[in-house]
Amino acid sequence: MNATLRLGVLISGGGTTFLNLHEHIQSGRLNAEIACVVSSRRKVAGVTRARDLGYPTFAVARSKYEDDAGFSAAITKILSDHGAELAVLAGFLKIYLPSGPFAQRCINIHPALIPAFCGKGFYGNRVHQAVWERSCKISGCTVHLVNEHYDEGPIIVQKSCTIHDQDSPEDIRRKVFELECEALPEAITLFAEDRIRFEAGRSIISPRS
Ligand SMILES: Nc1nc2c(c(=O)[nH]1)N[C@@H](CN(C=O)c1ccc(C(=O)N[C@@H](CCC(=O)O)C(=O)O)cc1)CN2
Ligand SMILES: NCC(=O)N[C@@H]1O[C@H](COP(=O)([O-])[O-])[C@@H](O)[C@H]1O
Repeated sequence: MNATLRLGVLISGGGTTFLNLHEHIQSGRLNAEIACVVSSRRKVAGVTRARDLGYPTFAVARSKYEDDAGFSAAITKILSDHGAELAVLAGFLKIYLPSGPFAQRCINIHPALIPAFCGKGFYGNRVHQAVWERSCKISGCTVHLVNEHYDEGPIIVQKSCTIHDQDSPEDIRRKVFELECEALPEAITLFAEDRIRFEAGRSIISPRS
């Protein structure tokens, strides 16, 4: 049995993905605990939800720092001070540069099938709107390791869904979010069970022993 993995969860908005992790942990479907929550915005529903649930919750504004490095260092300190072992970007909308213990232990969930519809400007409903405008027949979500660029780290888990011609961007969002709710706990479990390593920019996943 692996020890419970301590997560540092980074958010910027409603915290729906954070809540999904909380629910997975509470129901025993995910062997992890939330060590702290860090938000890039102070007045968002995610902060209220995290505080109401009793998690140590912090707001760190990008505007208070000169560059991404300073901003990221402030976040890394909070994560380290709370004993986080894996940083999880869960709807986090700023560049975070993982360093120290988080250099290869920071993941992001993106609501599209990377390398499509990703990078700067692609976040939240903008992604689903763009997928709809191209009349894509499939979409999905991607969990990847975080490197210094938006959405470019090695892919860890992807899940896809069919899009029907009558689906609206909101329908796509709903379908993709359902996939996200499974994909992120799955990826976290790979870290918790020590079944993932990174080599030459690729992820290598070993089967459950
Ligand atoms: N170093 C990394 N940082 C972040 C990554 C990453 O892969 N490497 N992923 C993003 C999450 N992301 C999508 O998954 C994403 C988030 C936001 C943006 C974006 O264009 N942001 C806007 C600012 C929006 C705002 O503050 O309201 C911008 O940069 O102008 C793109 C992709 C998290 N960080
Ligand atoms: N590019 C990153 C991105 O678009 N992330 C999206 O934000 C959602 C959570 O937002 P919320 O915390 O506002 O509910 C995540 O589930 C993901 O789809």
